[in-house]
Amino acid sequence: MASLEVRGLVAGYGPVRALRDVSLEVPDGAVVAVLGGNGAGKSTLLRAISRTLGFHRGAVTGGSVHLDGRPVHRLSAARMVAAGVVQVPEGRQVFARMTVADNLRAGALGAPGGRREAAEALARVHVLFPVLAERARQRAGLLSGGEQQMLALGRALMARPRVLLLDEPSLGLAPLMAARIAEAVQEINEAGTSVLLVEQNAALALRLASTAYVLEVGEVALSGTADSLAASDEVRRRYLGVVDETAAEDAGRAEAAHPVLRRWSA
Ligand SMILES: Nc1ncnc2c1ncn2[C@@H]1O[C@H](COP(=O)(O)OP(=O)(O)OP(=O)(O)O)[C@@H](O)[C@H]1O
Repeated sequence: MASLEVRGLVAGYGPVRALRDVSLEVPDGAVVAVLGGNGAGKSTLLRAISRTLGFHRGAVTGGSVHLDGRPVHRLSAARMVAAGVVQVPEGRQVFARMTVADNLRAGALGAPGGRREAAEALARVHVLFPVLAERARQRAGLLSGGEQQMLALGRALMARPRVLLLDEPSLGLAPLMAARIAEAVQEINEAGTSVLLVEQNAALALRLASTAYVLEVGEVALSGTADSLAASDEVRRRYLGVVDETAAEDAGRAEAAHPVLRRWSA
């Protein structure tokens, strides 16, 4: 396991400033969640950490990232993987024309260790996701969305990460499949990998994480333990879809007193 420390990260795309001054910590062995709406900067944050922002025509212009106290913010993307920080990008992005087995093999490229370590990693991936062993010779593009997410996770695990960066692993999945993926993330963490999890599904993220940060327009607006954030009115209203009871009562009273209001919702 490893700890990751992000300090004062500033990043953007040309004139677009996507991260303003973001600091966060992933303690050794923790699952840390980053919540936020569309465009808040969540994917940019992971890309900035994994050093892949350049592939999206973006750049980090300030701040630092330390892995176990060692500065890693000047490494190349490939060296970041070798150092143990591996990202699963949003939208899975498996190699659709390649077989499941070849996708997994590709994940081991650039990882430390030799054949024996890769074989052990593959065995672990197959225990975690037996379907990837059953479908080893099938083209990845033929897998269901949930299975592709398993493959994307499995491919990242082939690099034997110490810190896993997950970008919206539940996106577009049916609730049962999202729950299965969440379970897998928990198992991966329990087996010794720290996790930084970006999610729009705040309920799922707060169940998995010990601490969480809320990003708003490129800045950390709130942070705390997952329990305290799950209990906060603002998070409940904005990210957990819980209706503010007082506001709902007020609306009900207003509707009764001014029936014309009802026409708007008719
Ligand atoms: N490749 C890009 N080129 C230019 N601007 C970009 C690019 N990617 C993201 N942005 C902009 O940077 C800001 C942050 O986007 P980012 O994708 O990091 O947000 P997000 O929180 O991950 O959102 P979502 O949940 O919608 O993926 C937004 O204003 C977005 O429009």
